[in-house]
Amino acid sequence: MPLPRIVITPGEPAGIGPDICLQICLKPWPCELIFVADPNLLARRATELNLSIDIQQADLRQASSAHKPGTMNVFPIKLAKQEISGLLDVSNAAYIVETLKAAAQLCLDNQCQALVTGPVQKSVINDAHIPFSGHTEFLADYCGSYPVMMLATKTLRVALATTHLPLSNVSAAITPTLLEKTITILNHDLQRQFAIANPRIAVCGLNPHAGENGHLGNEEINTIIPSLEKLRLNNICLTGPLPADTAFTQPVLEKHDVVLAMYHDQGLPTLKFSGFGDAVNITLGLPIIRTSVDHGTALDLAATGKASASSLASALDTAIQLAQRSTLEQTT
Ligand SMILES: NC(=O)c1ccc[n+]([C@@H]2O[C@H](COP(=O)([O-])OP(=O)(O)OC[C@H]3O[C@@H](n4cnc5c(N)ncnc54)[C@H](O)[C@@H]3O)[C@@H](O)[C@H]2O)c1
Ligand SMILES: N[C@H](C(=O)O)[C@H](O)COP(=O)(O)O
Repeated sequence: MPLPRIVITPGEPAGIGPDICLQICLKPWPCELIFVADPNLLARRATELNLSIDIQQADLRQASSAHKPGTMNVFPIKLAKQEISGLLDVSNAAYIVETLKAAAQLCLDNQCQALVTGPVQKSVINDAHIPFSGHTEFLADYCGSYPVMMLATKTLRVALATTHLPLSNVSAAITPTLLEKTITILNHDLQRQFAIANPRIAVCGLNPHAGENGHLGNEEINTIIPSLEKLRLNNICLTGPLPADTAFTQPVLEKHDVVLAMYHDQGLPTLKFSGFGDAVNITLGLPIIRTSVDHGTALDLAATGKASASSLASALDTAIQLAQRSTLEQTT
């Protein structure tokens, strides 16, 4: 099987993305790594961190070869303005978006087999008047598909019905169409990408105690229960709606492959409590493989040498596994 070629975007240039990308280049990997970034930024950060890395221009015409520790292959895109570690600069927002588009395109063109993203600061991109709610939504728009965000540790998977949405908009967003699309993609991609034959999906309610039979909210009775009943007719294995406060207890988790939360902060605090620093963010529903770190830009740690690259390493491990499974599927 050819070695996968994985494209990585370091994300916000003032954050820890460049630091953790440099760190993972020190290790061997069973894939080729291509970084879409400004090579001068990476060279400056390597100097600040006192890391010796040979930064070269990527050559995508050659067959892929295993990553050599201490090297970094870069698909170059120039920053608009030299970064200052730890300090956001709106002038570089368009650069961040350009790196994402170029990296996604390399995957769509089949030149790379998976995309791994470093952290971006959503606010600075919006401050530059570029609407951006997250990589998940951006990549779905770019690829013309519907995304499902799922984060995973070694022991827990949590998917989200709604992603980067103000809390006041969540109830209206939970519609039968949204639940049917989300659950169908979740079921399909857990089968296809994760080789789980019949995924067992625990679905949270929206309200306290899943609405307490309509006494604490009606979204369960009006929308969630009928949607789950309809989806069960397609042989999707669904439990719920479960009260979210006990959906993450051991007896429930051991009977399920994934928990579907209705909104970002219903699902992710538990996931990050269980494994912040080693978890992986995976976008389902895309025509490309995309994984990401579980943390943000940590501006306070940029260029200090204190940023941990463990989540990026987990995201890369997952991307390699998913790319290998996909290649195997295509060749058999
Ligand atoms: N994948 C992504 O692009 C992604 C993910 C989460 C948050 N964000 C964005 O990042 C920005 C900052 O978010 P935040 O402050 O809520 O979260 P954060 O993850 O940047 O920081 C939370 C805390 O964790 C620490 N931390 C984060 N990553 C670390 C690492 N690798 N090693 C050691 N310590 C680490 C930080 O120093 C901070 O104390 C926001 O704009 C947010 O939207 C982006
Ligand atoms: N919701 C993610 C988290 O909390 O880790 C994070 O904001 C990144 O999302 P994107 O991958 O869509 O940028």
